[in-house]
Amino acid sequence: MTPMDDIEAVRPWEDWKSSIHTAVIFFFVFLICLEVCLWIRGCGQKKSLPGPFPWPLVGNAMQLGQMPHLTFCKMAQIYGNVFKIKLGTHDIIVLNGESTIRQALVKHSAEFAGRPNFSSFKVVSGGKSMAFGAYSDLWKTHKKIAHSTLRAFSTVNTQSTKLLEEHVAAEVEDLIQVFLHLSSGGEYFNPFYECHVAIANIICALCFGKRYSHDDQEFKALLGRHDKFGQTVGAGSLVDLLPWLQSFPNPVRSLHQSFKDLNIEFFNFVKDKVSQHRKTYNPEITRDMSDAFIGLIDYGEEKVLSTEYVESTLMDLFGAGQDTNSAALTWMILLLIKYPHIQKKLQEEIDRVVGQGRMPTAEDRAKLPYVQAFIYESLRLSSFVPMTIPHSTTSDVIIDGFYIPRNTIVFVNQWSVNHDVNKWTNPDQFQPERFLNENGQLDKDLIHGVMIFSLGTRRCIGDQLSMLQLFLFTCILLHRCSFHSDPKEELTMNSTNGLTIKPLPFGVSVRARRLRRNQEILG
Ligand code: HEM
Repeated sequence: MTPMDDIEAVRPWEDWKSSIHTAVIFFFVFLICLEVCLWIRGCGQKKSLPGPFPWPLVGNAMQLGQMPHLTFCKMAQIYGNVFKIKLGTHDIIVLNGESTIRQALVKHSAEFAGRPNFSSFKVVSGGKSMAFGAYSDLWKTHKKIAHSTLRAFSTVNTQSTKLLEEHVAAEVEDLIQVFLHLSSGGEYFNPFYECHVAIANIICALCFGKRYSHDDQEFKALLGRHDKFGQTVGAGSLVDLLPWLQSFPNPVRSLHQSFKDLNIEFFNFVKDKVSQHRKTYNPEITRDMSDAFIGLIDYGEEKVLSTEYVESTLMDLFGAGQDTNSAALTWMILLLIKYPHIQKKLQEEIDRVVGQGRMPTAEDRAKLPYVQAFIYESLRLSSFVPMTIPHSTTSDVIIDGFYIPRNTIVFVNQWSVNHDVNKWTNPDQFQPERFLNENGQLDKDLIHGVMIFSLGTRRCIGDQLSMLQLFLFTCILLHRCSFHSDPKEELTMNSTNGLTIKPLPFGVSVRARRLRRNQEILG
C-alpha cells in the first residue's frame, strides 16, 4: 500500500467523524432552542410557574449544589415561594415559606399527600412502605395502625410514658458510661456513633424487645450503612430523576447499588426478628410492637393489610426512628460545646428544679422551660430534616394562584421556614431565649412555628416520642455530665447532606459532674 492509499483510507473516517460532530452540536443547539422556546412560552402564560432556565437532559441538576435546601432559599428570593425546576425530564415544584407550605400541606392536605413514583421508593420495606408509599385508602389504614401502635408503646398515657422513660433512662446511663470511658485521660471522640447506637436501641427495643451493646460491631455496621439511605431518598437526590446515570459507572449509580443492598440487609434483619416473634406469639401477652402488629395484621378481624405489612411497618419505624433522633442528639451535643455558657445555664435550671436526689423525669418538662427552649432552638437552627420526603400531587391543585397538575413532584423546604428573616430575629444565631416570654415561660405560639416534623396528612408520626426522648436525653446527660470541646478544633455548623443532615465529625470530651459538700454541683 502506498502512503496515498493510507490517506484515502483515513479520509472517510475523518469525514464521518466531522459529520457526527456537526450533528451532535446541531442536536444540542436544537435542544437548547426548544427549551428556550418552551421556557419563553411558559413565561408568557398567565400565572405560569417561574423558575430557572432548565438545561437539556439535566434540567437544573447542576445548579442544586451540595445543599439543595440552601439553593432553593436563594432561588425563592428570585422567583418567589413557589417555583418550578426541572431535574432530568421531571418538572418539580418547590414550596418555601410557612404560609405557602401550610396552604399546600394543611389546606390542600389530600392533594399534596402523594409520593412520587420513584424506583428507589419501591425498594423500601419490601415495596410496602407506608412512609414512601402512594396515598390511597389502604395507605390511610396502614398509617392509622402504625401511628396508634407507636403511641400505645410511647406517649398515649402516663403508664406507657413511664415505661418508655425507664427504658430511655437505662439507655442514657449506658451511654454515659461509654462517653466517660471514651473520654478517659482527657481524650476527645466523635459522639455520633455512640448516640446512634443509644437511639437505635430505644426504637429497637420498642419494635423487637431487644437492645445491642455499644461493642456490637455488626449492629454498628448495620447502622453505619444507613447514611446511604437518606442520601438516596432525600429531595435533590438524582438517583431517580436521571435514570440514564444508571447505565455507566459513576457515584450516583454506586449510591443506588448501596441503597438497594442496605434495604435488603435491613429488611432481612427485620424479617428475622418477626419470624422469631411469630414462632413464640401468645395473644395474651404483647411483648413489643412486633407482637402488636402480628395481633392486628395477622390475627385482626379486618383483613385490610396482608401479613407482609407486619415486617414493612416495623422496618419503617425502625428506620425512621434511629436516623432522625441520632442526628438531633449529635447536633445538640455540638451546640452544648459550642456554647458553654448555655450549657451552664441549662445545668443550673436542671439542678434547681430536679436537684441531686433523683433523676429528671417527663413530669419535669413544664418546670424546665429553658431546657425545652434549648431543644426547639437546636431543631430550628440545625433544621436537620431540611426538606421533607418528596411529595407528589394526587389531583390538579392551585397554590398561591399557580396551577399545579396531578402527579407533579413536590419538594417542601422546611429549612426556609426555620431560617426566614421575616419570622425570626437573627435566624442564623443560636438563641434559646427567643422561645421564652417575659416571664421566662415557653412561648407556645413560637415553638409551633418551628417546622421539622412536616405538616398535614404526611406529618411524621414519631413527633411526640422524639420530643420526649430528646428531653430525657438532654436532662439526664446534663444532670450527670458536662461536655467539653477540643480547644484546638474550630466548631462549625457545616453538615453532611441527605434526608437528615448531620454535623461533620467533631471531638467532645465528657466529664462526670461532682457534688460539692453543700450539694452544689461543680461542672
Ligand atoms: C426528631 C426526630 C424526627 C424528625 C425531625 C422527623 C421528621 C420527619 C419528616 C420531615 C417526615 C416527612 C414528612 C413529609 O414527607 O411531609 C417524617 C416522616 C415520617 N416519620 Fe419522622 N421524624 C422524626 C422521628 C421519627 C420517629 C422516632 C419515628 C418512628 C418511630 C418516625 C416515623 C416517621 C414515619 C413513619 C414517617 C412517614 C409519614 C408519612 O409518610 O405519612 N419519625 N418524619
